[in-house]
Amino acid sequence: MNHYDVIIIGAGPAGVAAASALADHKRVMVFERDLWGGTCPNRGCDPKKMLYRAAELKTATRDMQPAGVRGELTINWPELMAHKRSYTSTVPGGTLTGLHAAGVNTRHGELEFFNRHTVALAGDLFDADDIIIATGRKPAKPDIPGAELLKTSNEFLDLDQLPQRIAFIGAGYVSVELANIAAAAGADVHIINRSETILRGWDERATATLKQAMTNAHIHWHDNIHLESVAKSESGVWLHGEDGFSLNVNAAFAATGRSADLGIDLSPIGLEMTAKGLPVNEFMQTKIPHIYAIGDAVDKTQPKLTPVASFEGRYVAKHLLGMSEPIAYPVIPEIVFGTTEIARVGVDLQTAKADPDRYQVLDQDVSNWYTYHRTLDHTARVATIRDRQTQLLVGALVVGDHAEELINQFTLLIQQHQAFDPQQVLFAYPSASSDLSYLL
Ligand SMILES: Cc1cc2nc3c(=O)[nH]c(=O)nc-3n(C[C@H](O)[C@H](O)[C@H](O)COP(=O)(O)OP(=O)(O)OC[C@H]3O[C@@H](n4cnc5c(N)ncnc54)[C@H](O)[C@@H]3O)c2cc1C
Ligand SMILES: NC(=O)c1ccc[n+]([C@@H]2O[C@H](COP(=O)([O-])OP(=O)(O)OC[C@H]3O[C@@H](n4cnc5c(N)ncnc54)[C@H](O)[C@@H]3O)[C@@H](O)[C@H]2O)c1
Repeated sequence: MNHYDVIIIGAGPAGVAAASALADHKRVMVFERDLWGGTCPNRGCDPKKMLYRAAELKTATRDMQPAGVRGELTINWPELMAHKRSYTSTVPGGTLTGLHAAGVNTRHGELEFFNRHTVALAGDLFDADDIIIATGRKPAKPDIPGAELLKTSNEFLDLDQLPQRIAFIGAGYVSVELANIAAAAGADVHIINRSETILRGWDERATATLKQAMTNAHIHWHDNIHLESVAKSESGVWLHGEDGFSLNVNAAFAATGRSADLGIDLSPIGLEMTAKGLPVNEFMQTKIPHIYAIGDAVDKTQPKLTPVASFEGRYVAKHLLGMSEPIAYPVIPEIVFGTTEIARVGVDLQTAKADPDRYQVLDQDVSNWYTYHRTLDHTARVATIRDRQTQLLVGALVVGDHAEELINQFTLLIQQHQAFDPQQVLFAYPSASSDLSYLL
């Protein structure tokens, strides 16, 4: 029997953050069954945004045509993929080296629970005082005949060649981000959406702007389509839906959400998952107090994002080292890297508009402002929300170029409860941040 203070299952952003924060104080063992580093740097945020860079240039080039920019920008997929791999190929090794340098022990492979303190891997037993489950989520496929023929974001982000005609099933984050990349790189892209809504829960005007931008980029929408089956075709797959819908594509990708199914039998320890993951209390403990869950594997209301996963990893480390306060999340910014960017943080715009006594909303079409006139971005819009009583910023929504820069500025102001005094701060000019005094 090998004894550790803490066993961590899963080496994604959540597990690695916990391991790094514990390494100096506890004897830690991390188990990973696939790629060290987890989804975000291997098959999620980071590779996606490397491919997105080429798509951004394509959109910018198209936008600037009225300003005399000519010529069709073309993307060589194998070379773009090689660029992506020049980063992702370093991730598993780099993560492992980092863990070892910090003094963390690691094992690779499929483990099983032996009892509430012990896991088994390849015939060896490992026990610990505390266990942290940080197993993330994996792509889910719709429950229809032929679903095994569908690929997922994992395969898309590592395609050697870009198929000519592609379908994405679903209209959430993965679909809108990957469809944009595929269309920019020259594929004929179709989105099969079971409603007319995209990115459910986001501001409808913002998602309508994004949807239009995608249509302008020649992405085809098939709204209100209930897919019934997938079948092999000579050149790829047939997608069949209700009311005689059928579409033949070279490859179809399920982007219908992610499943937190651990792939580990939890019955030996008496834990159960909901459809959204493992329930935890305000200390990230499961119903077995020495077994914690963090990151995407948790059933929670917070968005399942990398900074949230890492925050929870650091929190649990502090809790194990003696801190007794419950977890208190900072405000969580979200961003969609689509054909135009949309980002939000804090109080939701719809909530704010419904409560004018409490919130003051400044919702501006900024597409004719210098910053966006310069780049001919017709989608640009910024809404900020202040608390009427304190006059402090409590929420924001940004559409268009520079959304990632502005949303982080707004996040800082909200988190630090800071009043913004344009008389006292100078921003480099011209820049999106130098518009801040007119946005608040
Ligand atoms: C296409 C895509 C794009 C995304 N883009 C963004 C973005 O732009 N910004 C953002 O913030 N978030 C983004 N995300 C979400 C982000 O990737 C996740 O929120 C984040 O990776 C969660 O971290 P985690 O550590 O909880 O889980 P993961 O990163 O999924 O890591 C879990 C690890 O546990 C391992 N594991 C699972 N089961 C076992 C087991 N039984 N034994 C051992 N190991 C196991 C897995 O192999 C994996 O390595 C994206 C996700 C996807 C799919
Ligand atoms: N920029 C980012 O931060 C980013 C990017 C990508 C992924 N992510 C993370 O990954 C998660 C998963 O993204 P996602 O796009 O796979 O999920 P999602 O929940 O965002 O969207 C799923 C989509 O699939 C549809 N759908 C679900 N089941 C279906 C079915 N059976 N048939 C047809 N359509 C169906 C839904 O209506 C929805 O449109 C996100 O929630 C987020 O946590 C974040």
